[in-house]
Amino acid sequence: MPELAFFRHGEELLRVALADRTSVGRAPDCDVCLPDPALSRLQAEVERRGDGFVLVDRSGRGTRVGAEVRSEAPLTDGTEIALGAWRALFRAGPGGDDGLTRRGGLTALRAAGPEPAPAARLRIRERARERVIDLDGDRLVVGKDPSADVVLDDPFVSARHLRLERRGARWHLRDLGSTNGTLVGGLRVAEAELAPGLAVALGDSELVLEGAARPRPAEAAFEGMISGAPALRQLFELVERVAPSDAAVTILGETGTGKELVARALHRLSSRRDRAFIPVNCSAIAESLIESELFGHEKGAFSGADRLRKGAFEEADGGTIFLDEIGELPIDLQPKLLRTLELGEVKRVGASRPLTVNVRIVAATHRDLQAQVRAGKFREDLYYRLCVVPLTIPPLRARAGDVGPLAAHFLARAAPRGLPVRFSDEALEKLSRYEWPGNVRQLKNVVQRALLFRGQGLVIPPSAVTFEDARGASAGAGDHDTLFVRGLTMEDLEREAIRLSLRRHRGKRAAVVKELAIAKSTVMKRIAQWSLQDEGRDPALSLPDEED
Ligand SMILES: Nc1ncnc2c1ncn2[C@@H]1O[C@H](COP(=O)(O)OP(=O)(O)OP(=O)(O)O)[C@@H](O)[C@H]1O
Repeated sequence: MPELAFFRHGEELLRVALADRTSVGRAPDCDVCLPDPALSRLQAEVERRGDGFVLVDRSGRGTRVGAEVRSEAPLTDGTEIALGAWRALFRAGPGGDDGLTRRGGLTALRAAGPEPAPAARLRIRERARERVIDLDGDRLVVGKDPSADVVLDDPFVSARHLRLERRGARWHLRDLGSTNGTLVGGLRVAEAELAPGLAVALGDSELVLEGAARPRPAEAAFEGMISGAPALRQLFELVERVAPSDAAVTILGETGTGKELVARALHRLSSRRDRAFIPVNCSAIAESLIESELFGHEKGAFSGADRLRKGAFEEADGGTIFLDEIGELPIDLQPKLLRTLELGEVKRVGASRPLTVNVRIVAATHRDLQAQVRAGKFREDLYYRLCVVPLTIPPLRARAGDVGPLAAHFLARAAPRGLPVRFSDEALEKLSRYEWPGNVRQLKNVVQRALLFRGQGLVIPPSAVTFEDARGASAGAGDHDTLFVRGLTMEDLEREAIRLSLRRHRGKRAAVVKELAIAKSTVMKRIAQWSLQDEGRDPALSLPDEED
C-alpha cells in the first residue's frame, strides 16, 4: 500500500498509509500533524489521482518536493518532501505479499512462511501508574470505555480512542476518531506504523511499543534493492559506512547488477542527500560532447553553442555526480577530470577561468579498470584518485538465492493491480538455472515478458520464460542505444525505446518527445502506464512536468 515515511534527524519515526486524501500540517485536525513552526496549519495534501498520488501545496508558499518548491507535484517511489525539520519519503508500495520483508535496514528475504513476529509488549503510562502488557493477539482497542481491551482512566481519552493492529512483525495504530487525537513523536496521526520505543500520546496517557521489529533509518536509502545474499548484504553495510565521508567511490560490477542503485544509496546516506544527484553516462554521450556535458560551455565556445550551458559538475555542486561507465571516458579528457578531483575546479569549454565546485564523485564501470590502465586506456593517477573506495557488486549468477525473490518482486510490480500471479515451480527452476549475462536488469525484462506471455492463467508456466540471445536486450556493455528485438513484442519495443531515451536525456520528457517524435501526451501516458517516472533521474528529485 502506498505510504509516506516520516523522518526527523535522519531517523524514520513513522509510516502513514495513504488514503484517497491525506493532509499534513501544523493544525491538530490534519491527518498528520507536525508541530513545526516552519509549516502552515494545512501545509499540503497528498491526493490519489488515478493510479498515482500527487502532492498539492495548501500553504500558498509552495512545498519543497525533491529539489524544488512546488505548488503541485506528482509523487514517484522515493520522492522526498521537505516539511520543516521533517522529511517525508513517498513509497509507492512497500514489499507486501511477495514473500519479502524489510529487516535490519535492508530488504531481506523471508526464508519460508510468514516472518515470525518478535514478542511485543505495550508499556502503558497513565498518570502515576505504569504497567506492561504482552501483545498476544493481533489487535486491541485502547480507550476509556470498559469494553476496550486496554481501559484508561483518563478524562482526555475517548471511549474507543485508538486501535493497535499487528501486520506481520509490525504494529500499526489507527485513531478511531478520538476527540483529542493521537500523537506519535509529536505528530498527530490518523494511521501509522509504530516504531518501537516511540511514545504514543493520548490524553494524559502514553503507550510505548517494546520488543517489536524496528525499521532502521538506512532502509529508505536502499529502497527497491532486494537481496538475501550475504555478499550483497556486506556490500550494503560497507555503503552505509563510506557514505558519510566525501571519499571518491568507484562501483565495479557487470552491467545490470545495480551499480546506479548503489550510487543513489551512497548519496541518500550522505549529508548531501538534500542536494542534487546528477548521473552522467559516459558511454551514452558522443565523444565530442562529453567535455561540455561534464564541464559546461560558454556562449559561442563552438558552433552551435548559442547560449551558456552549465555542465553536470556545476549542476551537482553541493551534491553528488555519478559518472557511470567511467571506463569509456576518452583519454584526452581524463586530465581534466583529474584536475577537478584534485582541485575541485571545473572550466567550461571556452572559458578563461575555472570555477570552484564542491562535488562528491561516485563512478561506476563494468570494465576491469586495472586492465584498462595496463592497456594505456585509463590514466593510472586518475584510477587511484577515483578508486579511493572500490565497491564490487557480485553478478547475479554468483548470488544464489536472489533470483527467486527478485523475480517475485518484479512480478508484483509489473502485474496489474491486485492480480495474484506467480511463477510455477518449473518456471522458477528455469530462472534459477540461467546464467544472467545481463544480471538484474535482464531478469526484470524476462519477468515482464513472462507476464505478457503467460496467457490468461495466474501461474506462469516455464514456456513463458524466454531469454534473449546471449547478449540480452540490455546485457551488453554500453548498449543503452541498442535494442535487440528477438522475442520482444511491439509494446516491449515501445517501452524500451522510451526508457532508453529517458536515460539518455536524464529523464527530460521534452527531449524524449523531440527525439522519438511521439506526441507529448502519448509519452506522458506511457511513462505513467509503465512506471518509467524514475528512469534517468534521481527519484528524490523527480519532478516530471517541471522541466518540459
Ligand atoms: N538488488 C536489486 N533489487 C532490485 N532491483 C535491482 C537490484 N539490482 C538492480 N536492480 C534493477 O536492475 C536494473 C539495473 O540496475 P542499475 O541500472 O542500477 O544497474 P547498473 O549496474 O548501473 O547497470 P549498467 O552498468 O548497465 O549501467 C534497474 O532497473 C534496477 O532497479
